[in-house]
Amino acid sequence: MQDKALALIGAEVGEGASDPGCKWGARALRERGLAEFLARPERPAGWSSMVRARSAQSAAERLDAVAAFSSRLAQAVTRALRRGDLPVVIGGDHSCAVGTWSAVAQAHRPGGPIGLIWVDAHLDAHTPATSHTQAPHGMPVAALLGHGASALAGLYGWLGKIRPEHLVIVGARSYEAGEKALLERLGVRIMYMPEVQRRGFGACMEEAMQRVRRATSAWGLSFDLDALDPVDAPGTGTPVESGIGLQAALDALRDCARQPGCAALELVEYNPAHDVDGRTALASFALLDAATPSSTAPLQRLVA
Ligand SMILES: NC(=[NH2+])NCCC[C@H](N)C(=O)O
Ligand SMILES: [Mn+2]
Repeated sequence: MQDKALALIGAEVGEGASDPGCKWGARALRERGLAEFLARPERPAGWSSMVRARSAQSAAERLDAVAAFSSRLAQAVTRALRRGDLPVVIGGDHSCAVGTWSAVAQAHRPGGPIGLIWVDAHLDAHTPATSHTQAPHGMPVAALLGHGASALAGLYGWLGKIRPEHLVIVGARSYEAGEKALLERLGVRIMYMPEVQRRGFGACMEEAMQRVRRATSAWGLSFDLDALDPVDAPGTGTPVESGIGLQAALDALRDCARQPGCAALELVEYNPAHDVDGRTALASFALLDAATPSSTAPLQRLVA
């Protein structure tokens, strides 16, 4: 099997977050050599685009900036999909998920709906009516489900890029009542952190993979680094105690991009200003490396 080339796409957006430092997350990982680290002779990896949001101040401006950014990011993702590459979107704050998954849903629409695994400490399912912060990175899940700000939810002129039964959220441990109520009303499967601790992240991810592949044409993974324990990934703007251990995440993500139907990956919320000894950058490298193996085994690579 020929592996798809990895099209790294930098989502330079921090306007969606209360702390905008993650705007420079993709650039920092690029400068550290992420593409070179992931590239294999038989499976190229390279930066195909860097998309930058315009800066914004007030809540209304920030929502506008994120909406304009989303459609430009969606175009970059669409180009990668058309080339037959695997888009790997590197955030940036989590509002970039609106652009990424709207593009994937639009591209796969003729074949059927897409599934999405959302690994995150948060639910990110606010609408402007329920959000206490008005931060757009707390809203992408609602937008993808077709709720809330129409500037985000209505990309490509249709609502409901992800159906509730095709979405699984894993690792949630910090959320507000309004977003939880929306997801529960819609029947979204949420694996809160106590369940992840009880069953193990690996078992949870296996169930999540099965769910997102059921009756869908493709599926993807959106991984927020704040899902990890802050000890392993301190470099995020909204860290939450008692998260997923890095080793467990690496084990569970191994080979994930080679599972049938995997359409795109996304890794978000790396905030270099908060990193400690490059620990979160290293975690990002390791997670992406685990998730995107090439078909050639390491040993074969050595003797080749
Ligand atoms: N993608 C994230 N880190 N989201 C954090 C959201 C935090 C909080 N629930 C809010 O809406 O402001
Ligand atoms: Mn998030």
